Amino acid sequence: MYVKICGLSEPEHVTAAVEAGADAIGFVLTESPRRIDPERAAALGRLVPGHVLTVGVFRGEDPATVRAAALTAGVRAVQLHGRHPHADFTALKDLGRTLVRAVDSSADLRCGAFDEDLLIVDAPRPGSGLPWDWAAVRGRPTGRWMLAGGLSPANVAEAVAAAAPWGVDVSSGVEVAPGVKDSALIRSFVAEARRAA
Ligand SMILES: O=C(O)c1ccccc1N[C@@H]1O[C@H](COP(=O)(O)O)[C@@H](O)[C@H]1O
Repeated sequence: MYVKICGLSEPEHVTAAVEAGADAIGFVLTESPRRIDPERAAALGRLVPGHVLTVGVFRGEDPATVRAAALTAGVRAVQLHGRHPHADFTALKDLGRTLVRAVDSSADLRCGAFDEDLLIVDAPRPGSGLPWDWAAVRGRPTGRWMLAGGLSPANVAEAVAAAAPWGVDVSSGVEVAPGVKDSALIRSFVAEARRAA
């Protein structure tokens, strides 16, 4: 089970996620309580070993803005949330980063349909922390796809059993307040996700 921990902003939480065995770490570079600037993401990214994917998270920005922020942040992947057109992914292909398309369950759920490398199927309101009907997507996405939206250490096993994803992605569920991560919750989430696989 591939595990991504998103919305990190403090060195201790980056280190906790890496040491817990997360496969990917997300830095939110768009409007959010978890937003950090690309320079801070670059500093945090220097704490991350090469086998862990660093992901810059965007929503609605144009490709030129995404490109500039991703280069400053030094992230190895770019995650576009919401209904970005196929052309946005095409425009970012030459960046040489892993492209991640994050959508709700009403979108095209074929990983690769927009030339992306990874797909995330999220709740209708990304970053809200609200669980949704995970079972409704079971069998619909194809390829390498992660389930997101309202996951936590307490429910990730149930979510994995319901939707049978390739990976899981969490933000709010490892926080003690909006935007405030907790190292123990991060460790617990990674352990529970791995146990569920
Ligand atoms: O985390 C945010 O604040 C955020 C803001 C804008 C776009 C995406 C965002 N996060 C993504 O939301 C899901 C996790 O949601 P949850 O908080 O665990 O319910 C994940 O894909 C994050 O990358």
